[in-house]
Amino acid sequence: MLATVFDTKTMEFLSQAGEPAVPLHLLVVDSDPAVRSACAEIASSLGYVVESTGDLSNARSMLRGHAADILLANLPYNSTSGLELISEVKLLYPQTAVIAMTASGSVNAAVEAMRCGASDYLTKPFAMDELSTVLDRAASAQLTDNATRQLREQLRLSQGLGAMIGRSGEMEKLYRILSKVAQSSHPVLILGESGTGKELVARTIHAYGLNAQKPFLPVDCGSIVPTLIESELFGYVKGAFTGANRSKDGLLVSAEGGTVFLDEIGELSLDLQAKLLRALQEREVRPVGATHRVPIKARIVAATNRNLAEMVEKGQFRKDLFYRLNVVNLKLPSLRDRREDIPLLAAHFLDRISREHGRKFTLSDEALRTMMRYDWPGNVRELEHAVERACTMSSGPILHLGDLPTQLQNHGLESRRATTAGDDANESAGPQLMTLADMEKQAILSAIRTLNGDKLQAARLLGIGKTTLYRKLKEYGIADPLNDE
Ligand SMILES: Nc1ncnc2c1ncn2[C@@H]1O[C@H](COP(=O)(O)OP(=O)(O)OP(=O)(O)O)[C@@H](O)[C@H]1O
Repeated sequence: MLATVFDTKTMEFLSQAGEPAVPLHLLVVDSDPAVRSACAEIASSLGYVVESTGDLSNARSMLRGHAADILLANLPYNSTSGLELISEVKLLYPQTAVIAMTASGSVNAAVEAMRCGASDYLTKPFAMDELSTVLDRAASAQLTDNATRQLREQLRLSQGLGAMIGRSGEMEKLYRILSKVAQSSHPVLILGESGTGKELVARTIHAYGLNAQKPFLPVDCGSIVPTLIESELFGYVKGAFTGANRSKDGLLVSAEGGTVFLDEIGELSLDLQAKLLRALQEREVRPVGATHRVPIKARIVAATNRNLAEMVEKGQFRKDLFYRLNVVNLKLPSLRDRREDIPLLAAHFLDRISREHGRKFTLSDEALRTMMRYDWPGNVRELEHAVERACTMSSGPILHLGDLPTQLQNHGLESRRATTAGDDANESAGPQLMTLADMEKQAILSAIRTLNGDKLQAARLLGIGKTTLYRKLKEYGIADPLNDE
């Protein structure tokens, strides 16, 4: 039934936005029973859930009971009561779309109605298809607004961009550049330490790009022998070398406008660098053993954890290729430079592992504290492995310091010793006891602060429901967790 009410575009938009196809509620307010029932009948036949009334105070209480998606309100001649209703509705229920019905010739009333917040108007008498057109227009706008609101809310609640997790300032900056870069076809150079997520960024650029439905083809230049890389990238013809029983397209050709991801580009030999440069300049390749050239459309995204500029200085990397690849460069922050993302990433990996194991895991305060202080030389990959190991080692749902990899345990034990030494020094001031309630309050405050005020994430991190978190905040009298002493 909806398909008859909404155009295909709206329906597509809705299904993309994941909006359930629910009928919209329409309230018709007109003192003329004939107009009321005609409008109600037409709108019902179009798939709306319709209520109607001739009385304004009745209309108000109906709106209080269930705010309508669309209000079709008559503007009585010589009375401002209709306009007052419109203003009131727009104030109390801003999401309700208002259509005003005016008597023939009263252009001023229509203008006034629009000024009060009506989005459209109908001049009486109107034909059935006029009513259907304005309702359709209001419904489309209404559903688009709902979907946009929903998407905005999803983005607000999301933990990052696509599969990338992190809400730190560094990551937000990266997302902004990344979403712009994705829309172009220039080469991109991704720089960052090992495990910072370079391949994930490359995949995200591809996924948000114009050719997302085309292939994403990764090549690890660091682990494949040069002769193999050449035939992988450029392809070969039958008989080019022993075992080449048939011709094969290289990745730069078979990407067909998709993305070829050159990982560890710093490891590419000088000879191959020259060949890649020519391919990028001329947008064509010569397969191994061939005399002809083949056009390419692939986008190149390259990554390295080496200092390419320094390699250029030392003559280890071609300057011209460096400039060609470096049109846009994305420098990924190391994990120790965005520590505030650690709880979010840990929660994300815990979530995944809990789902895979069918058991729920949570980090103990001490384990999380240690993770926050540790320097993570292997960055996100090391964190992911640490969480995986802890889940395997743990005997219960709570992951303790002892479940973490040795280097983290050592780090944690050092911090513990430092704290104990500090406590010993304070011993003369008498033992400092903390009640369980105090500890719980501190854990809640620290989770919310670590996550920059994101209570939903904090609840997940603490392993409690959102409602429980709100109840506890109330119990402890914490109105503003970011500023509570
Ligand atoms: N921001 C992130 N959010 C979620 N997972 C991430 C993030 N960054 C990295 N990862 C995960 O960490 C692991 C390592 O990421 P990736 O392989 O992309 O790093 P890399 O920088 O390409 O590493 P290397 O230089 O060693 O090839 C992957 O499992 C990836 O999914």
